[in-house]
Amino acid sequence: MATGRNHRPATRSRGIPEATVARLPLYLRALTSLSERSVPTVSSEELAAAAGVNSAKLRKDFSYLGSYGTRGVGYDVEYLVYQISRELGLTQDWPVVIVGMGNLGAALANYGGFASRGFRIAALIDADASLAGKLIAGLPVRHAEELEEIVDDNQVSIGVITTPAGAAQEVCDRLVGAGVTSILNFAPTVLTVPDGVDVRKVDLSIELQILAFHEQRKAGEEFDDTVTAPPKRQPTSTGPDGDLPAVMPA
Ligand SMILES: NC(=O)c1ccc[n+]([C@@H]2O[C@H](COP(=O)([O-])OP(=O)(O)OC[C@H]3O[C@@H](n4cnc5c(N)ncnc54)[C@H](O)[C@@H]3O)[C@@H](O)[C@H]2O)c1
Repeated sequence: MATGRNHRPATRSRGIPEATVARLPLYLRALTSLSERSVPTVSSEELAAAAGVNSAKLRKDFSYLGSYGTRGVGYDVEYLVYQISRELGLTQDWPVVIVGMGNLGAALANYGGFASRGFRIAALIDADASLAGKLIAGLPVRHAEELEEIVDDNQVSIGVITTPAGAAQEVCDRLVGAGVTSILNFAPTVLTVPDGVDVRKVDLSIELQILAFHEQRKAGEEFDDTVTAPPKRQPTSTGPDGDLPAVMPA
């Protein structure tokens, strides 16, 4: 199987909007589940419901892929799985390194879902010499001194950072210097990278804060239902959009 190093997915060159790219994994997950149940075709409405997306948006997204389905029949599940996988670059092997083998790094290494989606964990790396050689998910932890050599030997283009925030930029610089062009950052810090390097940040606490915001609004709506007068706006607690707080609590 070809490795993904030095390969750019077709999505950019063909101008598929980022929002559509972000929904492709949702469609793929729903389609994979249908495929596992040997469902041959699916309507846009069924697939949209399974992916948690509006069906008009789904049809528009698929039109970027050149996939229009057949009226009265729907979309061919296997073909769409192939088409979306190809678009996302998942028909290739993507060697990945995880740097920082503490609680989170070990949990990610033990997650079986990466390999089945084409992400092969090439190495687990940590700066703590006492961890060197320890087996995690069947792989020996390698010392951080070897980072550049590991990236080069394995043609790694994707690096996952699960170090403390204070070490993340230095780890990022070394990964990029060694040839990594995509970083998935779990450390709570903003990374600076040169042009041509993509960074995605995962922060569960931000997701929780957004949920807390919606919970707060739901509670507010319940309260408003109990009063007869129309709810008054509170200009001091709202932002420029009127109904959103100006500042999210940190
Ligand atoms: N994004 C999220 O939702 C989320 C959730 C949990 C934790 N985190 C973050 O993930 C990171 C890891 O959390 P954890 O609980 O696994 O921490 P941890 O302390 O258990 O593990 C961190 C590991 O990084 C290693 N390390 C430190 N400096 C290094 C370097 N320069 N090179 C290589 N390895 C190095 C340490 O030796 C340690 O093994 C933290 O930054 C934490 O804030 C993020």
